[in-house]
Amino acid sequence: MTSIDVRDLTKEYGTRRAVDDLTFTVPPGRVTGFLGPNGAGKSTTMRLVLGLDRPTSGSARLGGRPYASLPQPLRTVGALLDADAALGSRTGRDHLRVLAATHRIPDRRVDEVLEETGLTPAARRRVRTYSLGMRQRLGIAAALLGDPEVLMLDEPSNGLDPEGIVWIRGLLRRLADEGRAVLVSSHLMNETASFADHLVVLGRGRLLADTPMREFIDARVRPAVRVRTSDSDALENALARHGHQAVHHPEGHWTVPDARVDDIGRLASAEGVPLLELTADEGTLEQAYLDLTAADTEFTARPQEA
Ligand SMILES: Nc1ncnc2c1ncn2[C@@H]1O[C@H](COP(=O)(O)OP(=O)(O)OP(=O)(O)O)[C@@H](O)[C@H]1O
Repeated sequence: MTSIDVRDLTKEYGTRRAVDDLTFTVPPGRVTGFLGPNGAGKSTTMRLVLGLDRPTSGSARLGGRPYASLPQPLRTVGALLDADAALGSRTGRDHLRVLAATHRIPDRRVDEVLEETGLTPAARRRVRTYSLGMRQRLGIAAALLGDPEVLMLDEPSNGLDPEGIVWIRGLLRRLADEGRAVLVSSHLMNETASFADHLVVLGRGRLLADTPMREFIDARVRPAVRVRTSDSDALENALARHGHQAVHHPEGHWTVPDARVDDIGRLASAEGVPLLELTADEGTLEQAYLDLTAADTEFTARPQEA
């Protein structure tokens, strides 16, 4: 199976280093989320992998080969970089047929990917009449056309309706389960958390993290337990007796840092504290991501003056 291999990759535009000595691998069989603040270098990296730009130094390879030397590129890698890549005057179907013909892909794939992306009813309409979400689906259809072993999608959820977001989640999962290498950039943390197995995070062109998603969160966000009770004094006293410093929130609930649900549940039961809610507060990808990238965000908004 084919992976994406980025080695010591650097790209400079004039004096600006868009990608700075980047090394990572996107292996088959999992969805890798590609994260980073605006301008971190995600799109530039994808363009370098696709041979749309030349690296200043280093390499980006697909199954060991640079894109330019792939015998049948669309059969190796399918990419969505820009939802507006299709000519507005063509129908969605014709756009895909031209692409199939120029890459020696059988015509039947056109109907298959139209079906897969839910575009069959709109296939004979001109692309200029498509909504953003439909153009996005057409871009995904084009990426799938060659039945490629590697998928690289830049913000695929952009413009999709809720049903489309659920669909893309399932699609990404299936593509990885079929053994393909899938790299997906996104700014939507909840979305990424719902489909990614692994994360590659950039900041100002440099690699900030390359880790399984759960490890990424657990290393940065302390686990806590969220509790609600009808007897705050009893809860606070019981927790304090067992060495826990709980934090009370104005909404009425408490959080117990560095604690496990089982322990707090047993403790409350033993001490006779009535509980209305007891849940694990595991930390979100958004919390972990903001913690990591805080220092690396070029365009951070200044806090508002009171
Ligand atoms: N063709 C170009 N010429 C000059 N500078 C460029 C060019 N393409 C990208 N850059 C610069 O390279 C840096 C990385 O941009 P890139 O688009 O790769 O970031 P990104 O992580 O994809 O950002 P976003 O999340 O906003 O899409 C930015 O500073 C950008 O201005």
